[in-house]
Amino acid sequence: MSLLVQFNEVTKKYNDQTVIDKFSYRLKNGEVIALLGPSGCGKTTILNLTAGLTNHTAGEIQRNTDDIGYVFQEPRLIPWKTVLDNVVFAVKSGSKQDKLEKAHHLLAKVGLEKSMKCYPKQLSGGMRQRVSIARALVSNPKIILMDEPFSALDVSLKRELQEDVISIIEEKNIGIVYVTHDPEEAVRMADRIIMLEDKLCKVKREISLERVRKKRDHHYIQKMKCELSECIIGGQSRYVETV
Ligand SMILES: Nc1ncnc2c1ncn2[C@@H]1O[C@H](COP(=O)(O)OP(=O)(O)OP(=O)(O)O)[C@@H](O)[C@H]1O
Repeated sequence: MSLLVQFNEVTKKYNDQTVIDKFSYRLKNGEVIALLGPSGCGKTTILNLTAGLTNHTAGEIQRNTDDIGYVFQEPRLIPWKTVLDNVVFAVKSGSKQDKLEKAHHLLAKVGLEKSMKCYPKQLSGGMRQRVSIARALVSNPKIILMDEPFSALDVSLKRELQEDVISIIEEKNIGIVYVTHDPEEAVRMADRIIMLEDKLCKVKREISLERVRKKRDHHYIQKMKCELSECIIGGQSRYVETV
């Protein structure tokens, strides 16, 4: 597996306020990392630093690709373009026909084949989020950053889309950094979960999960989910490596 991103003791300040203090992590291709932590602890800031959307104040960020897709917390669609055109717009290369085919394929994958001609304002929050996911995936990025991508979806659609995203990840071998507040979602989606303290993005606990077992083993998922929930509630600080 090759290295996509590495943070070495990265610090981020907004004005004089430190929001991230000496945070380190690395992402390889084919790996899904979930960032789990309380509101305001700095998860989105880590994504923005990873994407290069904001500058760090100290430490070192090594980014081996600029080919990055981002699913923002609030979908940022172009209001005057249709759903289809919003996705086509993100395809970087190929003929017009190729671009259309790729966009159709992804929109069908996220269950929006009937809404391709709609404009963003005609969609529900969950539908807009699905367009955003299709748009991030369509350009075949090497890294995808997802900021609570399923928070606006109902439970069954959430589960369906999680499965779709997992199959796309496995097919394309991309690296994903994924922000969520939901322990079960973190367990289902991630190979590695980084749990953060409520301030400064200090790592509270890091867990590696067994991807193969997760596929079939419902008890394993529930066990890991309970462990995570306990850690969130108990506020214990310990490191467990389960692989
Ligand atoms: N552009 C900015 N200017 C000043 N402060 C900011 C800016 N962006 C974020 N912050 C501050 O940085 C801290 C971390 O914010 P961030 O959005 O990264 O947290 P988060 O963990 O993603 O929160 P949530 O789970 O609620 O989305 C917060 O205190 C926030 O107010």
